[in-house]
Amino acid sequence: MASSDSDSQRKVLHGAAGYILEDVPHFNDYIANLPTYPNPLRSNPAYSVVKQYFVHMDDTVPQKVVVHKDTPRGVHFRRAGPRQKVYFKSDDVHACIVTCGGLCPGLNTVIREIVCGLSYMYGVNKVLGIDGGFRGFYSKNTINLTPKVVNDIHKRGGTILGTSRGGHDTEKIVDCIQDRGINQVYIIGGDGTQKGATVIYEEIRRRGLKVAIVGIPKTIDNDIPVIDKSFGFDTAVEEAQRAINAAHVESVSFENGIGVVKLMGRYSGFIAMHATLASRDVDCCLIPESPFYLEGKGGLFEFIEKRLKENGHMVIVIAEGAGQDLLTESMQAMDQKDASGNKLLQDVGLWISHKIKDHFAKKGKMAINLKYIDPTYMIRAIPSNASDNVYCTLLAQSAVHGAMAGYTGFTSGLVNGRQTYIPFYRINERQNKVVITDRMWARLLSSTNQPSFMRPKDLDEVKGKAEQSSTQLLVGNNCNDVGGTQKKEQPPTSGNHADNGIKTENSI
Ligand SMILES: Nc1ncnc2c1ncn2[C@@H]1O[C@H](COP(=O)(O)OP(=O)(O)O)[C@@H](O)[C@H]1O
Ligand SMILES: O=P(O)(O)OC[C@H]1O[C@](O)(COP(=O)(O)O)[C@@H](O)[C@@H]1O
Ligand SMILES: [Mg+2]
Repeated sequence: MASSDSDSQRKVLHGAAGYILEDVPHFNDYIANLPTYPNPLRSNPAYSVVKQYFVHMDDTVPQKVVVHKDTPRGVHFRRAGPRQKVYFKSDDVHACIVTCGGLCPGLNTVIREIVCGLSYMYGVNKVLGIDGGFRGFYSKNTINLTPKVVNDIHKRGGTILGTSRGGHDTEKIVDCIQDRGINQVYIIGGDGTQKGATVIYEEIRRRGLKVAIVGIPKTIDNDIPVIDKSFGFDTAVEEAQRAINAAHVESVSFENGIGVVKLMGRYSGFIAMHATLASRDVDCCLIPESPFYLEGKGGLFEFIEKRLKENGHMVIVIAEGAGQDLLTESMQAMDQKDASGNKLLQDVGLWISHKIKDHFAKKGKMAINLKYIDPTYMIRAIPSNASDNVYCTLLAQSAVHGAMAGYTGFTSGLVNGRQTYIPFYRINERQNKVVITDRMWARLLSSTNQPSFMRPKDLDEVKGKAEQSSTQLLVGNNCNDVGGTQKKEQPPTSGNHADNGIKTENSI
């Protein structure tokens, strides 16, 4: 993102022993003399018995929990939860909810829990659903959301509100918010959506409106940084097991059987990595962060031949963004984008299946039986599992508490197992990627026993970047570069060897 108003409005507080709080904006930052009210939860029988129910104003959560004896305390985020005082009277709240981007298990649970949280905890009755993503603000009718309407929606996949890509028109969206008298906006979506939420927040602030803009991170790819993981991710990994099992059954039932499974992951291979680690039936996992090649010594074909000779069958899991550089080399480059500006990827699963078949069709090679399974939309269209449902509930309730307490311009997110409020700029600054020099990828390699498929020059490059980035991380830990000069993300270059995902933080 280009430098914006919020860059100069970052709230970074420094404390003793290198403590840093990357705080989120509050109405008080740009509106003077706002009245406050006692939190209605004080007299709620469910909460009044809870000891220390209200979050202390000094409670913060560290971004890094692994520390050394002499390292500074580092970056912290504001702990989420209810505050003693709120900035809205229940009757004055007019909230709305919008879902944007691709589907993800748990969207309906988040919608349900925002509506129920506002109603049951804060006595708020005016909640609107925006139909069909950002463009729904100015081009569609709204839906009245009550606890009754949303009662059992968590049992359904998708989003009852509908979603879309593109259509983000900041002026029109903020005009609509203003015209309708909406004062809390809950925006559920991925990296693109959170950027959209940021510009809405900036325009709201520019107009001096008392409107809370709250993001709830949604991404099946787990590509949002800072947070431990995104909701729906566990459900997706679980569902992917069914496709991997099917590929395994097919492959063991035929001589030299090969099962190829494509999983989602545009720039981040988390689903493929975790589905592989969970399954134990996968012989080879290919992700966008780890370059590979097909022909010659140490290449994929050599490994397939070896595995088939050893075991007589094999399963390959490939993330949709893996090997895109190879595809563009061998196919005519397509530079198409979706309505949000995301690059449209070519079907790597189909491509690799053809390549493997062509290779083994050559004279003197063994005959193979290859089955290609593409469950990508199946794994994101299902309802969330039990643990994701709990996670969605916490995210939604935290978002509601934050908005009621007058915070704005933040994303509700789990950091080291605690609910926090994260400033938008931290969410937007980079994509979360699998770090292939980290232990998790090493665990995967040792579980599948696959080679790293890296040419010596790729390996040197990756190692070099890892060393460089660990130095950068140390600088980041010392926090000399937070609060103003932290590097902005480069445009994604999927499959590019120079973009091996070395600089990320959360690896689940
Ligand atoms: N840089 C941006 N500024 C404003 N709006 C954006 C930006 N990037 C994406 N959006 C909007 O956010 C919405 C969702 O983005 P998209 O990339 O499709 O999905 P996701 O949020 O899941 O990553 C779309 O309506 C898109 O127009
Ligand atoms: O075909 P669609 O609906 O554009 O979705 C495909 C994309 O959506 C995703 O599932 C998730 O992307 P977002 O969360 O950024 O929307 C990607 O893995 C995939 O490339
Ligand atoms: Mg996205």
